[in-house]
Amino acid sequence: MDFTRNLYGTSLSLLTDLYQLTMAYGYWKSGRAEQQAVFHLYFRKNPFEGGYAVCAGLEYAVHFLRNLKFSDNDIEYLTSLRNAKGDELFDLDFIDYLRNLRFTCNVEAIPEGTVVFPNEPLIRVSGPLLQAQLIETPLLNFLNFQTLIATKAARITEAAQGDLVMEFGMRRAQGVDGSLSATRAAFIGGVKATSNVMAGELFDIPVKGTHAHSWIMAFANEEEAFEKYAEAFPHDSVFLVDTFDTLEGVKNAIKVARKMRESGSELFGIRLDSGDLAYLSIEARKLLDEAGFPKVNIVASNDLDENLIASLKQQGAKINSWGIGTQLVTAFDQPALGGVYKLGALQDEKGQWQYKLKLSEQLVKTSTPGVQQVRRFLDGHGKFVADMIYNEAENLPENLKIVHPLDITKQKPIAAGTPSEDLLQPIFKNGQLVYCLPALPEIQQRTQQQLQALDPSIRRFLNPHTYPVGLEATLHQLKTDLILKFRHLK
Ligand SMILES: Nc1ncnc2c1ncn2[C@@H]1O[C@H](COP(=O)(O)OP(=O)(O)OP(=O)(O)O)[C@@H](O)[C@H]1O
Ligand SMILES: O=P(O)(O)OC[C@H]1O[C@H](OP(=O)(O)OP(=O)(O)O)[C@H](O)[C@@H]1O
Ligand SMILES: O=C(O)c1cccnc1
Repeated sequence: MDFTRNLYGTSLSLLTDLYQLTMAYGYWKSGRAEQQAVFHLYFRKNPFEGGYAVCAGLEYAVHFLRNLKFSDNDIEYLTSLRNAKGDELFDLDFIDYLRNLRFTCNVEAIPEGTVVFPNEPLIRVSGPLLQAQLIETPLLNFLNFQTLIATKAARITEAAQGDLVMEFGMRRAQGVDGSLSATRAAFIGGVKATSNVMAGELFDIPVKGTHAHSWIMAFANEEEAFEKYAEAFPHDSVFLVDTFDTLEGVKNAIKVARKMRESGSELFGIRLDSGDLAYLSIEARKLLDEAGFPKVNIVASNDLDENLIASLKQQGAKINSWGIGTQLVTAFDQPALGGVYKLGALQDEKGQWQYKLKLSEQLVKTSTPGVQQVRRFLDGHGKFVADMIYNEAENLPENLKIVHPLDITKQKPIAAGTPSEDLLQPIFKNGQLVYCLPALPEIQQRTQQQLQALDPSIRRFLNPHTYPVGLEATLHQLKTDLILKFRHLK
């Protein structure tokens, strides 16, 4: 389903920074609009001090690009803009150009749910300079946020070791789409259900939940509150037991669970939302087991993240379901992924690629030239061993070698015949969608398979190993030559 259209009406084409439109105007005015260009979207550092990221957000990008067309309303607004002198900001001829603009670029992208690393192009856009530039900001908006949240979710579900993880974050999320797209990305990362009903409807994600403290407070006592909830939901009740005293709450839950059993239903679970979750879950488990309720689930919530879950597991907590809100949907410890979109090449009048590079004092911020593709090498068991960024516009040498992007002394030869796959897949050809969007559960499954192919030393939270990603040696040389040229050293 095209949820962007469903949510925001017919056009998201103004969802961009003004400077994309002023540059577009400038390119149009100077006759450069149609010059062929290649841009790459990539990030420079794994989020959360981790060893990997999980790519997400492509489906939003696809819907956005498919619908890229300035509507009458968009045109009216752009016509109304004024420059500092009070005149129209854009020529009416340019406004007409925008009115008739149709997306004609080629887009290649790494499928959602793929494990990705710094410097790898997640999306490559090639086509008319004006168009390829115009879409920078929305692409970054979709990919940066959803990749960040999918990665956080992957970490949280890894810590939960197969337990059910539910996303409870809407109330603390950054606005409307900050909750909806976070829920989608959390599902990609491994979360199995959400409390967010609109996300359930839009993305077909299972919806689940318990009840709030106010439910207990609305009745004369806790036991009556549990009873009434069980009457309404005899098969799905999860009682929140910590409103007054957690272990007394568990005892009340057991009383009601006994009555439920007499009338033919079973209590589904209890939820702990405060106090020492390790101690309380162990004690609650004992009480439930002794009373003959070994199957009653114990759900925990309260500002949890992957580190707290790992710690609770280590403490022997008897929690088997996790409700995770704030820390997940806001990516609390790192609220943004610093993905960027950089020009890699421009075609000259003869149709030759001119490679482009942005210099920086910091080598990490110096962009990579070329028409980039990512090749992932695998061992005999399908485990990932190294990724190579290479320039698709030039022939590859026979003997492949990857060079660390920031340290030329770190080099890795790739043995001939090493199994490999190229990660960037065709998405649009000349503006036509050629990619079949996978269903969300398929993307979630892909994430799990990808994570299994990654060495645990790269997945661990504390000081993870660095997965080898390098520039193919001739691309590294091209980049070095350009740096030297721009520094007037060559
Ligand atoms: N055994 C534990 N080990 C480490 N952290 C824990 C443990 N139990 C709970 N926590 C975490 O400690 C933090 C503080 O929890 P605590 O219940 O003491 O305070 P609170 O959130 O202010 O309580 P309340 O919700 O009653 O206001 C929460 O993030 C919680 O998840
Ligand atoms: O803690 P999170 O991971 O964000 O999960 C969502 C939280 O939302 C609810 O709390 P509520 O809004 O009632 O606030 P409170 O429990 O902090 O008082 C629920 O009881 C969780 O604690
Ligand atoms: O269903 C729940 O238990 C829930 C939903 C949202 C936030 N906190 C808890």
